[in-house]
Amino acid sequence: EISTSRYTEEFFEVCKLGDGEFGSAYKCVNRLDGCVYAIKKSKMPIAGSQYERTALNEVYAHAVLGQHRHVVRYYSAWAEDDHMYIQNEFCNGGSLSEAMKIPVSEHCLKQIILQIAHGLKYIHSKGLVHLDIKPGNIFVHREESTSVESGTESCGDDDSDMVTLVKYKIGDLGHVTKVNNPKVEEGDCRYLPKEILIENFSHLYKADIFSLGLTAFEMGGGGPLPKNGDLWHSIREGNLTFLPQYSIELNQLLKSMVHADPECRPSAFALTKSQVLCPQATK
Ligand SMILES: Cn1cc(CCO)c2c3c(c(-c4ccccc4Cl)cc21)C(=O)NC3=O
Repeated sequence: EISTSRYTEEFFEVCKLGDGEFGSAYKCVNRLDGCVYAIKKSKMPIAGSQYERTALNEVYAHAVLGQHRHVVRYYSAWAEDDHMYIQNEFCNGGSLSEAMKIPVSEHCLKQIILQIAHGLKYIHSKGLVHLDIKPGNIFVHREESTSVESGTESCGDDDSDMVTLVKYKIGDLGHVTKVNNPKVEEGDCRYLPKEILIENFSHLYKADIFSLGLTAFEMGGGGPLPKNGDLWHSIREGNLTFLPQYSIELNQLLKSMVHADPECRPSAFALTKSQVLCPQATK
């Protein structure tokens, strides 16, 4: 009988979302539940190759990580006609690499750092590290909600009753590895700290903090980031240009996140409690 394809049987392909070394991602509607998903289709990796390890890493990581509001949710993965498919939550706002074209406000930059720090705190709490945090792997999801649901006050007439909540989510778990016996597959060198490139894996959690720091610095207009050379080394010696459109305290926080000494960088947990990111009413 003609070989049936789960992809075409179960999904309607709306449009291509993008290409990468990872393969191609598509926006799809599931014919049964009517929901929209992002499905990545990639060539079946050669057995025993690094690509196979990366592909398996990704599915294992999603299985362990389950569900978190700041990690892109995984639904299913399967293999057919020499391709691998992974079905993930669709985030409707693009990735931060598209959002980078316009410099973000201080509030927005703090939200990105705070929300991704919550996602990293969750990943790190499972003894895992992401190792490829960068604008292209952070997806934006905007959802309308009535002010009642979101707990904000409304001024009565219903259409102003809607508020738009912006959520940032960590995606692409292809480089995730365990902290204790890591098989490090390096991510994008523009966002990696020096210690990883000299194969010092003693502070892997803090490598994600470094990458989040440079991601935020770039979103704040500090980029484009070098892949190598003198500027690459200068940044890793702790020289981050001051971003004048942001407060001194936010600039200092970014500097601490990309500190040359990983032990001087704040943990994901510390970031979620940072007075700079979520100023608590003074007690
Ligand atoms: C290129 N591209 C664009 C998007 C939509 C952003 O508004 C996208 C998504 C994903 C992925 C993705 C990344 C890595 C692995 C698997 C997937 Cl489905 C890629 C995506 C993903 O997992 N969820 C997405 O929304």
